[in-house]
Order: sequence, then structure tokens, then C-alpha cells
Amino acid sequence: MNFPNELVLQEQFAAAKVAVYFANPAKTTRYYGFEVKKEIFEGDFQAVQQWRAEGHTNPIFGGFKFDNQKTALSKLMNGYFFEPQTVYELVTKQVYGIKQKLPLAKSTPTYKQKNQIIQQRDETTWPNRINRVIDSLLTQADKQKVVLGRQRLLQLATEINLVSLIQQLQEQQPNSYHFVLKYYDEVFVSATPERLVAVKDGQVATAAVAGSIKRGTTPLEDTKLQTALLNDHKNLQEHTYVVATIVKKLAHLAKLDTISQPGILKTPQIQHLYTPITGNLKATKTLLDVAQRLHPTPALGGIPVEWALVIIKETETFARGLFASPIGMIMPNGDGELVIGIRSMYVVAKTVRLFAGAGILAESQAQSEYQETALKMEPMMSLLENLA
Ligand SMILES: C=C(O[C@H]1C=CC=C(C(=O)O)[C@@H]1O)C(=O)O
Repeated sequence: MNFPNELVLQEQFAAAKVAVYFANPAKTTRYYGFEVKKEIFEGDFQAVQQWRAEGHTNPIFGGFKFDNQKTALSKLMNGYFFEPQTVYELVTKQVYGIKQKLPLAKSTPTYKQKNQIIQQRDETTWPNRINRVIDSLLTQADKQKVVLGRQRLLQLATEINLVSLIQQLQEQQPNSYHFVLKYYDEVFVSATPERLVAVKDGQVATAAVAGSIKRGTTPLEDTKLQTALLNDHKNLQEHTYVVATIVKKLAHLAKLDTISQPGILKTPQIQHLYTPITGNLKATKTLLDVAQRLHPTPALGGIPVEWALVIIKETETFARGLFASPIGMIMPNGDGELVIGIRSMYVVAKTVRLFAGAGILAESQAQSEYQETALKMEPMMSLLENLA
């Protein structure tokens, strides 16, 4: 049997009952997995660890739910992992010193008209709720940060074309991980720039991604915004909290390399403060041990974390499910990669929920945090606006 080309895999994805597509930011590794060999619903870290230890021959894909809140919405959003019956791995090949980039699949468009967003509803009370949280941060010196999210509800004219969705992701979001998980009529999509943890051959890699600003419309404006972000007190503080917490939490699991000053991570719509954190994982420790220890980092939860989780529950109007959660892949040998389910949406037929959050500190301005969440919804909005 010939190895199918990527378009065939995308068509298989659209036709499958259960499927996954997972790609790294450079798109040098792209996975497609189809149909269920084994699955687990609502597994927490321990349950998935145990389920995994029973053995699997193929990689496992899926995600955890963010916290202990359950959503009545769906099975998928309450946490779902599956071992596909078939997994295809498309990898860039090193051909005698020349790195051959894998060509991205392209279908000849047969459509005449793009899908349309016919209704949009935002949570307009969000800034008021955020102001209350800012007030309580101002009066409690021991509470530093909480990441609060909001939803946007959309109605589409027609159901999503999944072949077009994967192709548009590849075209529009070159610097992010892609994760598309399909379970019957439910689909969760993320174009996230944020890695929670990758483990390979005893090496662990994570990163702090927190602190954001928009992209400029010209190279000059873009550089000015980048400089502003690198010198902005609120964003630097927000970022420092995340780095310090990750380093502290990893101390007994890994021997970390030296941590550098924050750099910049750019996606087409937004730029972030970014600090990669790497090291040697202690023997006997696994990807899931590290993920359990780190989640939720203060880039998705807050400081102190227990307080932040209560504020999230009180302030947000929905259970997060896979939004802001560890999602990704675990290899049969226990290595793998989990990323964070942000810049994401949840689709059932023609109804779409977009999610975005922002780090709230005492010095935050509710209105500018609202704008930041709108910016973080842009990747999914732009995807939907261009779907066949
Ligand atoms: C919660 C989100 O972003 C987090 C990740 C990166 C930067 C963030 C920030 O600058 O606020 C957030 O902590 C989201 O995109 O929905």
C-alpha cells in the first residue's frame, strides 16, 4: 500500500467518526490519527497515567479538562484521550544535508462561496466582572494574578468543512501548534503558541508564554510594539510570575539549564513575552508527571493557584473544558508533547464557541484586557472567515 498523501488524510479526517490532527509550529512533524482502538473519558492525570501504563502500541492523543468543573455541553470538553487505530506521521526528511520541507497539501477549491458568520454574541459584562477582580487584587497584597477568560458564541451559515479548516490553519497560523480533535459531531480546534511540556530521551522542555501586545502593521511599528512589550512593567511582572513558578515547580523533577531573559514569540496577530525552559528530567519521571505538576501554570490559572481557581469559577460564565488545558500526544514509550488549548474554539454543527483569556493583575485596565482577549480570538475568527 502506498503512503497516502496529506490531502487524502485530510479527507479521511473529515469522514472519520473520531480523528485527530496535531502539528508542531514548524509543521515539520504532522500527525493524523483515525478511529478508536481504546479511549478514556474524563480522565484526570492519575487515571490517564494508569490507563496508559496498561500499554498501548500507538501514540495517544487528547486533552484533560481544565479543572474539576464539568460542562453539560459535551463528552469531548470534559476531557478525552484516545489511542487511534491508525496514526500517520508526516516528518520533514533530512536528505543528505539538505532539509526537505514537507509540502503542505492543497485541494483545488470547488466551492464558490465562503462560509458566513451569521450571528455573534460576546460577553459584554466581562469588563465589569474584571473590575471587581481588580478591586480585590488592589486590596489583597498576597493575591497577585488571575487569568480570566470569556467566550464568543457564533452561528455559521453552514457546517464547517474540515479539509478546508486544516488547510487554512496551515496557511494562516505558521508559528503555532495545531490541534484538531474530532469526536462525532464535536470538534475542538486550537492554534496555540504555548507548549506545556515536551519530553524526549530524558530531556524536558517547557516555556513561559505570558505578556502580550498586538502586531504592528509595518515592520517599524511592529518593532516599536515589541520594544514596548519588553519594557512594560505590567507585562514583565505577569511574565516573571510564570517563569518563577515553573522553575520552582520543576525543581524536584528536573535539573534545569540556565534561564535567559524573556524574548519574543510572534504569531500573525499577537506577540508574547517568551522564555524557553529546558533541562534533564530525573529518571523515573515522565511527561505526565511534569504536566500534572505544572498545570495550571500562572499563564492560565494564577497566583496563588487555589485562590485563582476559585476566582475563575466565580467570575467566568462557563466551565473551561479543553480551553486552557493540556492537550496533545503521548508516545508508547512515555515521551511526547502537551500544549495548552488556547486560541481555540469548540464546534458542534453550525454553533461555535471561541475562547480567550488574559492575565489580570492589580494594575490591569479591564477595557484593555477585553481588547487583548478579542485579539486572541482573531486566529479562530480569521480561520472561520476564510473557510470554504
Ligand atoms: C489565556 C490566554 O493566554 C495566556 C497565554 C499567553 C499570554 C497570556 C497573556 O498575556 O495574558 C495568557 O496568560 C489565551 O490566549 O486565551
